[in-house]
Amino acid sequence: MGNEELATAVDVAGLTVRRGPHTVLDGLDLRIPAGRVVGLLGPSGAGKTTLLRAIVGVQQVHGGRVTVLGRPAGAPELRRRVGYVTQAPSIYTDLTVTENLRYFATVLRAPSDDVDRVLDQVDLGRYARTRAGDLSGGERSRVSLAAALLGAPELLVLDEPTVGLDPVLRRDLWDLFGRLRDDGTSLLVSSHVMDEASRCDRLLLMRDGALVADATEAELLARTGADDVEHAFLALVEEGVR
Ligand SMILES: Nc1ncnc2c1ncn2[C@@H]1O[C@H](COP(=O)(O)OP(=O)(O)OP(=O)(O)O)[C@@H](O)[C@H]1O
Repeated sequence: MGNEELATAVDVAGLTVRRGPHTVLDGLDLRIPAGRVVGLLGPSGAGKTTLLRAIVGVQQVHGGRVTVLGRPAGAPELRRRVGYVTQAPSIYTDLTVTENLRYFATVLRAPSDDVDRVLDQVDLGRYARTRAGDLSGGERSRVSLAAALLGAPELLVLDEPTVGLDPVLRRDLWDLFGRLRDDGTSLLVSSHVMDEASRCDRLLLMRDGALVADATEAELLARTGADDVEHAFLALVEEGVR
């Protein structure tokens, strides 16, 4: 799938981020095409969350530029155009699922009938009146995802959305990401599970705060001669240290 002809959702140039004593990202450059599911893959500690935080504008940065949908990351007008789901579900456990979503819809000034639409999208309709605190971890993350879908943002930034989900729910979620992409949404999805690569249109492989590859799965496999992305990643890392 070509990259060049697509509009740009996110442009990162020379991004440097320090967290505590560590320089987590050191002059990172990358471009995320619009209208695609882009997987941000890399081992724990690679800097995925830090990059996502910089893209949604909640990370203090020490150098470089992050442009999102043509605006500087964090610009107030991006609040409704970008949906972000953190690793830990950020919902009110003492409210029902519907109450949570109504609250977030009000904050985002999303239409009130959006609550039913997003509940349906994440297949949580039957839990509409359940207190969020009584849901399983996977169900809570889907409520967080539903909240991010309110107002139909143009870009969805999802930090490890499939962690802790059973294989059926993981498949359903990836199917949903595909449908959102088909409707024109841009998605950036992080994961440390390399086998999720096959569900992405493009892959950004990260290690130690640097980009190891920016390619499609097919390009990666062809370039390295590996059978799967995990082995392709290892081959690229070894190539880099040689
Ligand atoms: N609040 C913080 N203060 C200092 N260092 C931090 C902080 N948060 C993260 N780091 C460091 O930044 C580096 C990158 O962390 P980050 O969370 O971005 O990685 P990640 O790829 O998202 O990992 P994971 O998959 O485990 O979430 C790690 O070395 C981590 O120890």
